[in-house]
Amino acid sequence: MKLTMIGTGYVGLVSGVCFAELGNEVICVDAAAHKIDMLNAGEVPIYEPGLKELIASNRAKEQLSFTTDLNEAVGYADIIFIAVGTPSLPNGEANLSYIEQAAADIARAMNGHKIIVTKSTVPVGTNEMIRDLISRNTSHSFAVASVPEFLREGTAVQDTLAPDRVVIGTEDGETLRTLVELHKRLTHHIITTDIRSAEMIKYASNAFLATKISFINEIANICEKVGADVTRVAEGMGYDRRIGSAFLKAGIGYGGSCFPKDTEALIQIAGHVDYEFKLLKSVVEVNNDQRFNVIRKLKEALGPLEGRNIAVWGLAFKPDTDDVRDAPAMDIIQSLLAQGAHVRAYDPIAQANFRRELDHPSITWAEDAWEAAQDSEAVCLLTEWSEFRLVDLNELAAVMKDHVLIDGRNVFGPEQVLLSPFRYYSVGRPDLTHLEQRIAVRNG
Ligand SMILES: NC(=O)c1ccc[n+]([C@@H]2O[C@H](COP(=O)([O-])OP(=O)(O)OC[C@H]3O[C@@H](n4cnc5c(N)ncnc54)[C@H](O)[C@@H]3O)[C@@H](O)[C@H]2O)c1
Ligand SMILES: O=c1ccn([C@@H]2O[C@H](COP(=O)(O)OP(=O)(O)O[C@H]3O[C@H](CO)[C@@H](O)[C@H](O)[C@H]3O)[C@@H](O)[C@H]2O)c(=O)[nH]1
Repeated sequence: MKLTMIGTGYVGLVSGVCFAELGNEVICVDAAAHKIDMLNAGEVPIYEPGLKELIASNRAKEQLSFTTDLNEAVGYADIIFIAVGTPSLPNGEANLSYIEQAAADIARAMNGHKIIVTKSTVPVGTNEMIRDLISRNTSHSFAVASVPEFLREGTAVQDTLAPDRVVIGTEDGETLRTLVELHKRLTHHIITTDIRSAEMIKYASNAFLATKISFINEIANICEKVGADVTRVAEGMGYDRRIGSAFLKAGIGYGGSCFPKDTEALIQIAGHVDYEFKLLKSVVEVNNDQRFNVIRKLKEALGPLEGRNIAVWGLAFKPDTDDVRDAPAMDIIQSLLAQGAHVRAYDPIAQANFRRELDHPSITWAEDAWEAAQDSEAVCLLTEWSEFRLVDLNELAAVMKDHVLIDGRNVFGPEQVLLSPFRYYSVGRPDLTHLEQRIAVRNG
């Protein structure tokens, strides 16, 4: 099939490339000329494992091309996907201005019947708004559909080529048949529904996953006080198939471009119909506080942070991405700076993006994890990049001035910590800070 993807961000680029990989002919269009220039030069504007190779092979097969010319792109295809951003407005609602712009642009460029599919995460009712907006601006026939995207950054290619399910919301029978045909090679789990339910499935899924994370983080906070180990608790819970083991990793809370904005947006969607989503409000509140446990633990270990050298390992909101949108590291580093600490920051991939968002004379940007740790009094591990797991803690201690390790992602095990000189703080696990407890753990 001939497809157009509007927006070449994390969703549009990955989806467009994967549809090309399946044998479709795809044009990706973006308003940002620098992104299209990069793509046409064989470079990739985002870091996503496996993507660069797929782009190269599909461009070579002439299945995939990139343009800023929306007229050309819309004229070319029968199916137009909208994959532009829907960031938060200051009040938490989704900002639909990019969606409106894309819809208006599509309407003006239409040259015949089109299927217009929204992949962006949009509040319930948005596809109806898109339909109204387009019908006011074109005389051509068209149908709309909501096909929300569930990929995760860092595993976006595999999530797109082998999704758990595809949700197709449309009220038009012919459109449904075409979209099922397009997606049927990806999964047997194709859920067909009305548009409003499809829009809601996306928000409900993200809100539920966010709830799991805040839930386990609160269990972790209690574990710390009662001397239980949240990793064992999560394991024991996860074997119950009704609960499942996924998304029960305690840590410093969720970040990224989706959970924070989509939970806030769903609270607003509910509010607009006079419903107070109390549970989700608490999920957000718990999450907003969880990241500051890093600061509390640092202060417990070091006292006032003024003048201290603190290494921060990991700036991306999760490993295997360069995305720093709503990364917990942003709030944590700002708090460290506000308290007069010197920050030595390192991330293997996301450092340049982070630095563009937050730079400060008291931040030293390190070339590697060791340079960040050099002469520091504490290391705070905020993103579980695999290279951090390989660090020998005794070698790490040797380059540091003092030996505090705040492990925000439970990367290190007691056996590594016990044989090191670190005062070690993790999330929801027994305190290994004091010697008596260390000996007790070591003895069994
Ligand atoms: N990032 C994810 O992991 C993810 C996963 C599932 C769903 N989503 C949802 O998908 C949508 C896109 O997210 P993203 O992370 O890919 O966003 P993004 O910010 O990375 O990319 C959006 C792109 O759209 C382009 N754009 C905006 N308006 C345009 C227009 N009128 N014409 C052409 N291009 C235009 C921008 O220049 C940008 O390159 C959002 O609604 C998001 O909530 C994101
Ligand atoms: O057990 C867990 C799992 C995740 N996280 C954190 O949760 C955030 C989000 O992680 P993840 O869901 O893996 O990444 P995203 O790329 O944000 O993907 C989410 O958001 C996307 C955008 O809507 C959806 O498409 C995906 O299905 C949904 O998983 C990150 O900060 C993780 O560190 C935890 O703290 N504990």
